[in-house]
Amino acid sequence: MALIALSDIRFAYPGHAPVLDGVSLRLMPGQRLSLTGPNGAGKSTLLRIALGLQRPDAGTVTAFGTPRRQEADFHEVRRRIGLVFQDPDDQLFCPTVAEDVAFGPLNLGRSRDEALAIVDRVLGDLDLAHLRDRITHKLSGGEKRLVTLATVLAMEPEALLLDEPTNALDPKNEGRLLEILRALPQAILLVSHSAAFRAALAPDALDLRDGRLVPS
Ligand SMILES: Nc1ncnc2c1ncn2[C@@H]1O[C@H](COP(=O)(O)OP(=O)(O)OP(=O)(O)O)[C@@H](O)[C@H]1O
Repeated sequence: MALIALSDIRFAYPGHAPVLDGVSLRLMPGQRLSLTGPNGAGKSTLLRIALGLQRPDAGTVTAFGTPRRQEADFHEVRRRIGLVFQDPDDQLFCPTVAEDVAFGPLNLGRSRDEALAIVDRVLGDLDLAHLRDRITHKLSGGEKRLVTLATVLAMEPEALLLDEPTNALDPKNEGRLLEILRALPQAILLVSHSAAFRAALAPDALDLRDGRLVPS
């Protein structure tokens, strides 16, 4: 069963030509899939629609076998599928790194102690323990990107949607991120302009062109 399936999705921002004009896509457990396409092609829009952060004009989003239409339908989807946004500032909103990483688990009903144990484990796994008590908005761009991934992994999602995860990372951290992501069991849908990163993490790719997906 697909973790997430988009079927004949159509979407236009009001007053603009369609961004998505009949897009269908399935992400299976354990699958690694890249999404390519020029700037403005609609890749981020597609990820947001998959998690119900925007509603399509037509077409169906099905997650874990159930069609999702209303906001309430997507709560479970966003709990089970993690999206790393293109801009970390859309995702980090707590005063400190530890609070940002604990936010998801606390929201899922974990106790304070359980959430703090998850914070330490996830930050340790990502080699970010030194950032634990830092003020989030004072982190560098690359540090923010890695902390954003930590906030998503803390939710123990079944799939990851990654929107330009290497943005702002130096070559060493890009290599480390690649190692970390390759070792994860989760399905990954990767949006990246880096051909090398795509080839190493998710060589199967679909190209978004003129509102449609074609094998690349
Ligand atoms: N809120 C909005 N209102 C109007 N147009 C928007 C809005 N958000 C995005 N767009 C436009 O929709 C198109 C698709 O944007 P989107 O961010 O999905 O593209 P993308 O493929 O992710 O691009 P990039 O590779 O540059 O990140 C672009 O032309 C963008 O300017």
